[in-house]
Amino acid sequence: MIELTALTKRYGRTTAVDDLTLSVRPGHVTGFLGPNGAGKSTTLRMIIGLTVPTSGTATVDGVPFRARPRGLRHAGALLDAGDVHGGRSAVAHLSALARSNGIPRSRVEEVLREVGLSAAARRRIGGFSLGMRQRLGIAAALLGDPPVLLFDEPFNGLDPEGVRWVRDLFRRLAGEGRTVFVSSHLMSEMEHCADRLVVIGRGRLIAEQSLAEFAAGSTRASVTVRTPHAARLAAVLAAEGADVRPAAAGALVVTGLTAARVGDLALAHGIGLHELTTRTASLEEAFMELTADSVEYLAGEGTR
Ligand SMILES: Nc1ncnc2c1ncn2[C@@H]1O[C@H](COP(=O)(O)OP(=O)(O)OP(=O)(O)O)[C@@H](O)[C@H]1O
Repeated sequence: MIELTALTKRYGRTTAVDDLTLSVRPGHVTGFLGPNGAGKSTTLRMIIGLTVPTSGTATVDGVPFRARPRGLRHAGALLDAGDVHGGRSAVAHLSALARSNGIPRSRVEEVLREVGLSAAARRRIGGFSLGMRQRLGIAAALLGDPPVLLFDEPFNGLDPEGVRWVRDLFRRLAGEGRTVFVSSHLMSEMEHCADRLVVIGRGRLIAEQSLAEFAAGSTRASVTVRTPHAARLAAVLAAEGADVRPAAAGALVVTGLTAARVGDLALAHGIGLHELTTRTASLEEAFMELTADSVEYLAGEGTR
């Protein structure tokens, strides 16, 4: 269990993490979502004791992580896969971590096998691809067989097979009763593996709920309708209180009415339809809508 209480981090005038209070429970994969610069990495670094909070607390199973002498047995983290000594081999890197955390040497071969790096175990890390570095970072997180695991953007650099493997791994770890907290700025990466979500923007908590609650609460359906008499139909639908917007190739996108009602109204006014489709907003769209106010840099900003 990870518990954050009024956790805050300021860098000069920038508040990277702003009064964050939440808990991340065992037995779940919890997605930690937010746009670039939302404060995800800073939060994860405070949980693992690499960054000191300005105020507030972060505990792992009731204790601040830095108070644990053999930390890797309590929490494992993949924070920055590039942050390893390139001249070392994977075995040497993991062996050093095992030694300083009182972890048996036999775990090194075990985790290398688990992440599929056994064949590359004695090669220099400097020659590893980004995907291999991610796998090595995951091996390091798993080394101490900890009950709490943190992963910062673990899908970066992975091919589709790697993405599937990581998702399955996270679900298995949660199934074993561990706390699995995974940051990402893409909902699409999370919707197939997380069952709970924490969403932040500009350092503040925006949502903390199950994926099912998020999906139920924020996906709006719209109806796409196509007719040679778009202007007439638009007027009919607007009179019924619908929001009607023109879309590509002469179509109308209607919200506030069901497809059945749109069809019935068109028939009642003698307007022939060439298309009538219901479309549910994707979770990615819902997430973008939720965090729109906290996006740090908008594409095209300043060019208008
Ligand atoms: N060491 C630092 N010194 C100054 N500002 C920092 C430092 N670390 C982070 N920040 C700022 O704090 C804010 C949050 O950054 P953070 O890296 O935690 O966000 P993030 O959600 O992980 O973003 P990303 O998805 O881009 O990694 C940003 O505005 C960032 O510029």
